[in-house]
Amino acid sequence: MLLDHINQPDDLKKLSTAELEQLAVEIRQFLVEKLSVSGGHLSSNLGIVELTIALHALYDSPRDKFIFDVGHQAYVHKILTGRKDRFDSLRKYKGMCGFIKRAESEHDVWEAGHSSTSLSAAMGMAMARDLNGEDNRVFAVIGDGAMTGGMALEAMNHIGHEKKNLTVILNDNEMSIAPNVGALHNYLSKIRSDKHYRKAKEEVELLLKKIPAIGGTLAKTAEKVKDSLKYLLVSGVWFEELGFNYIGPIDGHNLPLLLETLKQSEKIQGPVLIHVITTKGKGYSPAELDSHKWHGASPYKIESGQFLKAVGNPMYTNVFGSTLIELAEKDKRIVAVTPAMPGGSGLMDFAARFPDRMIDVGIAEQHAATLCAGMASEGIKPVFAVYSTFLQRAYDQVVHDICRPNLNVMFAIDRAGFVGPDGETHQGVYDISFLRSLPNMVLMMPKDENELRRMMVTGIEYNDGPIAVRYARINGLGVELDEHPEPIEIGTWETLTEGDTMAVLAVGPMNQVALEAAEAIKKEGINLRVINARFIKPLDEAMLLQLAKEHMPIITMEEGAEMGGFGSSVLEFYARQGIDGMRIRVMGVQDYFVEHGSIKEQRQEVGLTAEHLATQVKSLLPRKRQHA
Ligand SMILES: Cc1ncc(C[n+]2csc(CCOP(=O)(O)OP(=O)(O)O)c2C)c(N)n1
Ligand SMILES: CC(=O)[C@@H](O)[C@H](O)COP(=O)(O)O
Ligand SMILES: [Mg+2]
Repeated sequence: MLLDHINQPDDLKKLSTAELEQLAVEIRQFLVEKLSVSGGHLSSNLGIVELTIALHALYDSPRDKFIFDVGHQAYVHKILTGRKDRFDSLRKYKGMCGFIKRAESEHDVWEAGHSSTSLSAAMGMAMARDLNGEDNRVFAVIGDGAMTGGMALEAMNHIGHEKKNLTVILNDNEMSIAPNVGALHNYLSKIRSDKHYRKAKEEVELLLKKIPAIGGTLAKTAEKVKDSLKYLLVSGVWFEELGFNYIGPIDGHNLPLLLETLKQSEKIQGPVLIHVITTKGKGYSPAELDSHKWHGASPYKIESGQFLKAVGNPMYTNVFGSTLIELAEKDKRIVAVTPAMPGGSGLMDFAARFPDRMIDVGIAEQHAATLCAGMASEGIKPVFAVYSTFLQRAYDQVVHDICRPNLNVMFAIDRAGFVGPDGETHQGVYDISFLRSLPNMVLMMPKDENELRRMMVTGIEYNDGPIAVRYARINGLGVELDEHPEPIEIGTWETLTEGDTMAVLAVGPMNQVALEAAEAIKKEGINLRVINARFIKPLDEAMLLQLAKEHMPIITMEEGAEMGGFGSSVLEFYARQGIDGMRIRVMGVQDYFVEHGSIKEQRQEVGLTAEHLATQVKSLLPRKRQHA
């Protein structure tokens, strides 16, 4: 196998084009086999095999910079840069990261996980190169989905203006995670699909060349004719108008053509955009047939394409989706908005039931947030369905367009807490900190999936401004679901066990952990009062004052950053009240980025476990009792 002899990119330079094509076959086979065991972002990587080989065969990484947007499609890059032997640990605890990771390799020059950052990074590296007097090449590989992200368009605007030498390779497979959406997508489809459109380009350019060079006003008219004809017929003109030299569309699986096109592009001064057409899932028919399902693949049987365990969204996501349908049947104000995650956010059934009330804006969280604000200002009840980590992209819009004007936007924040294999770029552990400090914001988290339903009713009925319910990327407890869930009074917590030794204020799934600990240490005569702190904001101040009155030691538990989190708000409350002498411990995620692994391993690593809680409890006991 040729792949056995590929340990560094230079090994590619010894291969003929035919051998490179054979290598592509072997890499596809490798990916399908390895990911059948590990799972991972299969379809995106199958679509970018030839492109990644071409880049490493022609250029000198890491001197020449390859920047992969999102980075979920960089497995081929990892195979070619000496990491093929690490794929058994892909996305595993302390194993190889599923995204680009600088600490893993000198060839990983730009880390991501969130989309649409590659063009800005590429421009930064190109400007640095010129300032440093270097002459290396810079390539940004960006998908058609990521190209719909606002940052990408901001960067295009700048790149096209500065005219720096860099190459953008638009990997167009018509898919985001779900089918791509938007006007840019439609434009790319037109370029991609209209044979006449593309054939005309050669004829137009031939014709334009035949117009004799003439002087005077006729020359100016001829130029205008050339430009308007070009505008009408030449593909990629939008990119050209933005200052790019557009090349394409070309077949992104045709290795000789890719090599030739890249070589030709080297002669062009200024920014180049090469538009390659690929198939997401290429080479593995189940993934080609349904690249949405195979975007984030679970382990599977290669022959049948059957996943080894039932796939689908976590239970909380499904309960969110089904409950929203119930509520929308009765409340016509309800509209769901998703930034390119209809599947992951559990909105596919909602979209089927209410096609006009499920809005996928593409990878555009900032636009999604202010779109919701605009709708809410006119009496709609928008439900912004967004992963915690991706909500970070829209922070100013949440502050400036929603909270300040106090608009009735409901946030359904999925993947709140640890997310497992996606790791540090995707952990949903900062939204408590960045939302609770916002005036007018109400923030809640359910202890189980039935309480999620109650919180959704609460959120829809609440009309006094923004309200957010956050829920985890886990399956719930399998509790019975109320057929007619009742709303919850804003700012009220729930006492789950009547202990008198110490109180544990637990957020969301931490209630289950606290109950486990309470059960375990009861036999030692320690009675924990487990309180479901289901409103992160506003706090249940009456409950906090009562605990102070009882001189009850308190431990707070949240699967979120300790810095500025729920526990901090409890400390602040007592300080603001001038109540001293409270004995309080905060348990959350310490001040560092928690890497990939399972959610269980991530909780273990930061100490969000029943065992560690029990230890914390004992450390807070009065000394005489600590050794009893
Ligand atoms: C800011 C942000 N929003 C959403 C996502 C989730 N996400 C990951 S990959 C992806 C689709 C990317 O599509 P594309 O760029 O076309 O890459 P492909 O998988 O098709 O190769 C999305 C929406 C993300 N990573 N970052
Ligand atoms: C790469 C990316 O950002 C998405 O594919 C993300 O991994 C989806 O996460 P879930 O698997 O939790 O839907
Ligand atoms: Mg795509």
